[in-house]
Formats: sequence, C-alpha cells, structure tokens
Amino acid sequence: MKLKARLVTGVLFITLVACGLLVLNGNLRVAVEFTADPAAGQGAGRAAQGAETSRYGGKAAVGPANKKLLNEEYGVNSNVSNGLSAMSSGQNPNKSPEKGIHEENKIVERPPTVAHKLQSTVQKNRTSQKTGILYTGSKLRRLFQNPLYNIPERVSTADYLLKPARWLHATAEERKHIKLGENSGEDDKSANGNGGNFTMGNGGNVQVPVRQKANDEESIIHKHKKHHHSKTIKKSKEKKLPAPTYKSEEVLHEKKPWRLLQFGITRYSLYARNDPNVEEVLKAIRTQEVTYVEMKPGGTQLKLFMEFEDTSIGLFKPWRWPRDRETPPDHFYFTDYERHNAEIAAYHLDRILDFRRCPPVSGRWFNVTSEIRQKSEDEKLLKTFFVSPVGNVCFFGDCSYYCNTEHMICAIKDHHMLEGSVAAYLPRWQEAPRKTWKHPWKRSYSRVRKADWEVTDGEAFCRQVRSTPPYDKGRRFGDLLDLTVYDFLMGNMDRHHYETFKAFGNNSAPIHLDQGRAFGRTTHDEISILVPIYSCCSIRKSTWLRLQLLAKEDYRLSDVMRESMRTDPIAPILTEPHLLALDRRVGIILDTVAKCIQKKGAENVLLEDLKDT
Ligand SMILES: Nc1ncnc2c1ncn2[C@@H]1O[C@H](COP(=O)(O)OP(=O)(O)OP(=O)(O)O)[C@@H](O)[C@H]1O
Ligand SMILES: [Mn+2]
Repeated sequence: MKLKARLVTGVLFITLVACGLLVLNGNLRVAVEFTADPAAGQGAGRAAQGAETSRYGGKAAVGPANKKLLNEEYGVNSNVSNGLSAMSSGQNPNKSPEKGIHEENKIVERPPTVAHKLQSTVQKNRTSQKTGILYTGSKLRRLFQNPLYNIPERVSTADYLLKPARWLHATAEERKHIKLGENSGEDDKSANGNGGNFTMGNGGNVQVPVRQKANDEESIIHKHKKHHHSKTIKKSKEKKLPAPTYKSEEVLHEKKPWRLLQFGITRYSLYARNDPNVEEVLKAIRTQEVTYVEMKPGGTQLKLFMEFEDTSIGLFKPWRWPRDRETPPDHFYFTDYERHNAEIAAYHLDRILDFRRCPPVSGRWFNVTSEIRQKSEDEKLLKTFFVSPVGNVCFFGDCSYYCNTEHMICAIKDHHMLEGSVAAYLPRWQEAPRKTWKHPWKRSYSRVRKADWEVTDGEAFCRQVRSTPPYDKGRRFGDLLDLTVYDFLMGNMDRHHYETFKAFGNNSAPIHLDQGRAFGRTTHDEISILVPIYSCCSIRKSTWLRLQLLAKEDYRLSDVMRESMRTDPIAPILTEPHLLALDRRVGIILDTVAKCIQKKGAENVLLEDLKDT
C-alpha cells in the first residue's frame, strides 16, 4: 500500500512537471501531437483522444512555431530536394545543426514509465540519465538529439500491450477495471479503452492469417519448466500453459530488464526512445549464462531458443558465412542463407529510422560445446553434433533448409567458439498472441510464377491495396511504406509476411522480425523492393524527413550505423561496402519521392503524421 501511494504521488508529480513544461514553453515542439498516423484513421484519432485525457498527456499547446518546425528546426529542407544532392549539400551555415541540442531540455519525451522508475537503481549507474543510452560517438548522439527524434509520443494507458504495464500506467480509477488476477492479456476490453472497437480478424483479401504458433513458442517453456521446476508444473497443464497471473505486488517488484522491456511495448513501438531497459537487455544477452537451449520449430532455417540465467528467452541465429560474401546473383531470395549479422544490423537500422519495431538484437560468441550442446536436451538437435576433420565442433540441427551435413554449422574459432545473433524474445504467445499478415507486395516464392503485383498496373494495384482493410484506414498503410523503406535500404526481398499483436486490432505498428536475408549484396540496389513507394507515390512524412536528415553529412546513415553497431561484441557487423550502399539507397528513395512530389504535389505524396496545425 505504501508503495502504491508513493507511486501515485510520483506519477502525479511527473504529470505536474510535464504540464508545467507545456505551459512554460509556448513555442515548444511538445506541441506537435504525435500519433503514429493520425492522418488516416479514426483508430488513431481515438488513441489521440485517449492520450489527451491521459494523465501523461495534458492538452497539446499548439503554437505558430510548429508551422516552421519542419524546415527550420529539424535541420532538413522541407522544400523538395533531390536526394543525391541533399546527400552532398552539407549544412546550411545559418541553421545551426546544434540547435536541437541546445533546445534539448525543453523537449518532453515520452514520460518515464513507472517501470522505468522501478528500475532506478539500474539507472543510477548510467552515463546519460536523459536518454539512457551509452553512446560516445558524436553523429549518433546528434541524430538522437535532433527534434525529429524527440517528437513526443502520446501514449495512453490503453496503448500498452501487457496488462501489468497498463496497470502500472493506470490511474486509480482505471485500475478498477483491470483485473490483474486474471490471465489473458487480451480479454480485458474495459482496460484497453477502445470501447470494443477493435476489428480483430477484420475481413479483406489482403490479410491472410497464417499459422498458429502457440505450440512452437510454448515448447521451450514446457520443457524448461519440466526440467527445472517439474514439481510446480503439473503434467496435465503442459499442453496449455496459462499466461502468467499478475498480482499487483508482483508487478511492482518486477526488476528484470527483459520483463520491464516487455512492459514498454505499445501500439506504436516495441520500446520507447528513452527506455534504459533496451541497453540492459542487450547487456544481459551478451553476458548472462545460457541455461537452456532448444531448436525453434517452424521457419525454414535453424534457429535456437536460448534461455538465460535471468529467465529471459532469446532467439539465436548462427554465423553461416563471412561478412564479405555476397549473395550469388543467381540465388533466389528464398534460398539465400540467413545472416546473423543482418539481424543485428537490421535492429540498429530500425532504431535509427526511429521505427522501434524490431526487438533488440545482439551478437555474441558462444562455446558450441558448453553453451549449446551441454545446455540442450533436444534429442533432434543433439544427434546432429560432430567433430569435423580439423577438430572443430559442428552441428546442423533439424529444419527444412540447410540442415544437413553439407551445410554444417561449425565453430570458427578455437575449435569451440561460434558467432551468432540473439534477439530479445517478444512476450509469450499465450500472453500476447500475434496475427500474421501477408505482405500485399509479397514475392511469388516460385522460380517460374510471378506475383500479382508484378503483372498488374502499379497504380491500380496500389489503389486496390489502399481500399482493402487494414490499409484503408488507420496507420497500417503508412507502416507498410515504412517497411518498404526499411527493406529497400537493407536489400531485403524476403518480406513475405509480417506480424502484429492481436490485442491492438488493425491499428497498430507491425513488428519487424526476420531480417536474416537482408544485407546480401553491396553493389546491387533492388529497385523492385521500392515498388510500393514508387507506384503509390507515397511516403510517411516523418520518415521522409528523417531520410533527408540521414542523407546529410552531419547525420549520414552509414556513419550513424557504423557507430551504433561499434559496441556489439561481434563488431564490425557490416562491411564498409554494405554501409556505403545504405547511403546510396537513401539517395534513391529521396529521388523517387522527389519525382512523385513534382508530379503530384507534396500534399498528395506525404502522409501527414506530424500534426503541425
Ligand atoms: N524476437 C522474437 N520474438 C518472438 N518471436 C520471434 C522473434 N523472432 C522471430 N520470431 C518468430 O519466429 C518466427 C520465425 O523466425 P524467422 O522468421 O526469423 O525465421 P525464418 O527461418 O526466417 O522463418 P521463415 O522461414 O518462416 O521466414 C517468426 O515469424 C516469428 O513468429
Ligand atoms: Mn525468413
């Protein structure tokens, strides 16, 4: 009770401070109300409304200053510029690139969550209280301090994915409607504040629910529990392990960064810009003892579930070939090897584009014997281990592609050491079920057949997509274009499906998973990935502005990517030619958009997601 009282007082205090800042800074960028794609939908409108009445929100003070926001204060040209020339234009001496830094203190970020506050001991040791990010390099720092990366996010209680997180963020009144003792994260319609307006499973021929993954995901948990806590888990329950029960005290005492990170998942992103748990989770992935390993069923190539000392789960993908090996030109995208370093680079890119839709991923060296083989009870996996003629420990596992002796995965250092990537795992399926959607511009995955979009007029195909749920309203169409930008930059042709959390219905950000086939070629830019942007002649405004920033010398994408990945335990993650390809591709996107704007006018091309009036 005492703790609860203190918590309420703390939150009230934050609200007061936030409101104070709003009042004091009439021309503040705080005024820009940011809902992920407010342009479009009722859904987003509802979210915004929710945010206004939320105790974190306060009324947005919209001032005339915001109108000048784009061209002056973001440090980008809001007039239509040629992408390649923007890349070489350098900085306008009249507009200080540092402006964002000086004004930093005025900017109200998403307020610290209660989960963050609970972690105060961890935060105390951080070098940067403000951002919670340990960056030393100047360009990345400058980028994240730019106002474009400090647009406040209006997150309301209802926007949090997990029930304990909603409870932590709720007012006393709202808490009455959140029954923590109950299991499912989905059933609590009263608490998610959407008035039953979720259109889950809404029809339309673009969406294709694919496969039930619950069993896959539960399996590691079952086996692990059986192994370590066999007394507490009854056999009869193994088939359908319930989601965790949440008791308020348990929630309040939650200290594990991986769990606190999950509490930060919202309708808009997997983590907040200032969430210190991201770095904490990366640190945990890099240093924690591996306690259990099992093959992840499903998917085409070998992946391992890995459980760590702190009970968190990671998804491991192994080193397959050297970083400078290019995908052979005759290789189909669907037969290409997955690259662990692509998964790591994709996480950094996602974050640098400010999407925050990809779970944190880190590289790590593992001892194949002591940290994989000896930690597994998975017979199917164990029987594939062997020692190669030169004495390296190898295995190949069980999967549909490349799981055979010809494609073995071998230790590449000291006979035992193997590099891999580990992605922080999303909340368990039972707690937060996800829906899988077919990407409308999915490739055919056949050597001979063409996909629909390849044999249909581009504009007509785009119109068809835009008139079909979930792309007809809400934020999803903008998200699809963001995904296009993301995939084009990485050269990822393997985006067949994407996932969202069911609890959010149609109006939520997609989760960026499975980038293992990205970063395959350095000299080739796969223009067909850009087709959605090209044939719809559309892009999200905030993304377009960020790309312009990343095209500038002071924020150059290759430089911030290099810097962002420098601290990874298996750095360098990308070779220089891959980094330089990123800059070239930024130029291509900006050129494509510039041509669209010339043809159709900015108001018809840019999807407004920055309300500035
Ligand atoms: N970090 C994660 N947390 C939770 N689930 C994940 C995570 N990463 C991947 N998954 C789940 O595992 C599935 C398979 O992973 P991934 O797509 O990376 O492997 P894949 O072998 O490329 O699969 P596919 O052949 O289906 O493309 C994903 O579709 C997703 O549902
Ligand atoms: Mn895949």
